[in-house]
Amino acid sequence: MFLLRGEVNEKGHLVFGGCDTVKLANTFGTPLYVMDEDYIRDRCRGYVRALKENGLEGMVAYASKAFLNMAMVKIVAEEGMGLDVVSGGELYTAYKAGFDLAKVFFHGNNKTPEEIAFAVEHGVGRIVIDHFAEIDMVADIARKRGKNVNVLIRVKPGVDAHTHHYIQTGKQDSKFGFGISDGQAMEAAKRIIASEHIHLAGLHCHIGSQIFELKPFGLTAEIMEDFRLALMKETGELMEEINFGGGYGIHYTDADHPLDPLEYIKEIADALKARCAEHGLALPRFIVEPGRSIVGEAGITLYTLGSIKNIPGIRTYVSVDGGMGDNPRPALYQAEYEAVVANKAKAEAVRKVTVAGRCCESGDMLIHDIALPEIEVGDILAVFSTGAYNYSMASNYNRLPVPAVVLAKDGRAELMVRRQTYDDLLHYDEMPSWLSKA
Ligand SMILES: Cc1ncc(COP(=O)(O)O)c(C=O)c1O
Ligand SMILES: N[C@@H](CCCC[NH3+])C(=O)O
Repeated sequence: MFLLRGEVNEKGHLVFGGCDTVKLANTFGTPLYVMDEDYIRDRCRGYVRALKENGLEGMVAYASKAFLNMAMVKIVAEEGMGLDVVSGGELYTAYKAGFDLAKVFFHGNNKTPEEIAFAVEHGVGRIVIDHFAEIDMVADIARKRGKNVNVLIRVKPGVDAHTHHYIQTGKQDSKFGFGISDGQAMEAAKRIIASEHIHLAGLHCHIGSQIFELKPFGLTAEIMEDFRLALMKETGELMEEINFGGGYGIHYTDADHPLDPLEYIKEIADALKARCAEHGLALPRFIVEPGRSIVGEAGITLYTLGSIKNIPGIRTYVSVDGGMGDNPRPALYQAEYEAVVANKAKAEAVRKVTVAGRCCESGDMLIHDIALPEIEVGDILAVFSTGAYNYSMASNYNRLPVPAVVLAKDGRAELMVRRQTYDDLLHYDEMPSWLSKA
């Protein structure tokens, strides 16, 4: 039987983060995201250790787009890590949670002047410059405030990472960053170096997400170091740091074979060290930004099974009380998941069914053809590896409230995000005056 993470207790219930998941469903309701704190901390420590074991000076910055809320910021801070943010909203969450903003990397291919002003005002550690107009925008905002800002340039290394087309980001034809091959990265660097109030501290790249192969990472390290050398020769400036982004794959189904963080970091570090030695240059500060691989397998989603519809000779659809609203990944990327019936976690699988979401979309399918035991209305389905890009990508489509998120640790579970209510949905609605007349 497939059992990704967690154990089964004497009642035959799936246990996750030390908690009986059926009890969690009864206490907090479904759909419910459950995050395992120990797993998150373990992964954070794995990356921090990987840098240390490879003799690298630098930082692990958690990519907050994968999963963020105030409690998550607290965990990242306690683990001594930095934070990658990509919007004013993520930045504001970090700020309100009291995170040291000097450890924040602010990304985005179209940051607004307001977001940049907030970042400059509050001393964000690195703004990652993504396009030419942003250079003047940041310099101008910094000048007006009498501040100096450290920036990185986002570079497209031109590496083809074998992952879903929508989540490849390092190729020449990408909306993110400046190309090396077309000379734009060099041009951007020169403009930044010539600008006042902004200091070019280094380079950034990110080649995509859910990548299993080591080779693209090593190749990227070589390309980035070669560019660092070229930049030094052309401008006389030696970049102090390289941020290699994230992208390390995780286990969704048995078709996925993720590697240990140590292996990814070692691949990048070895390639970088060899190139630096060839160039006779000191190692730059080394930054990575894992997101999915820190929280992905730390999360499960619990659903209650409702409608069971058998179409004779074709298939059985089993509908859950959530779907693409809380997990848009199958609809967006044809992502695949594994699941168990949490209240029958020891039962033998008897037939294949298709798990459908409850949204008014034929494409709202969570899992195709999964083998489940005898099921009935009211059973609890636990879908694995939903910790990354599920809660953070949730929507209110069909006016479905976003589920609660609980944090589980040593058999205790408490809310880290409360469930939205119908009144929350109405909270932003306004009535134009001509409609509100009696
Ligand atoms: C700039 C940057 N850094 C880090 C990440 C995190 O990637 P992942 O969640 O695959 O580790 C992303 C997302 O793909 C990103 O765009
Ligand atoms: N949201 C995507 C990954 C995008 C990563 C951000 N650049 C996913 O769920 O796989």
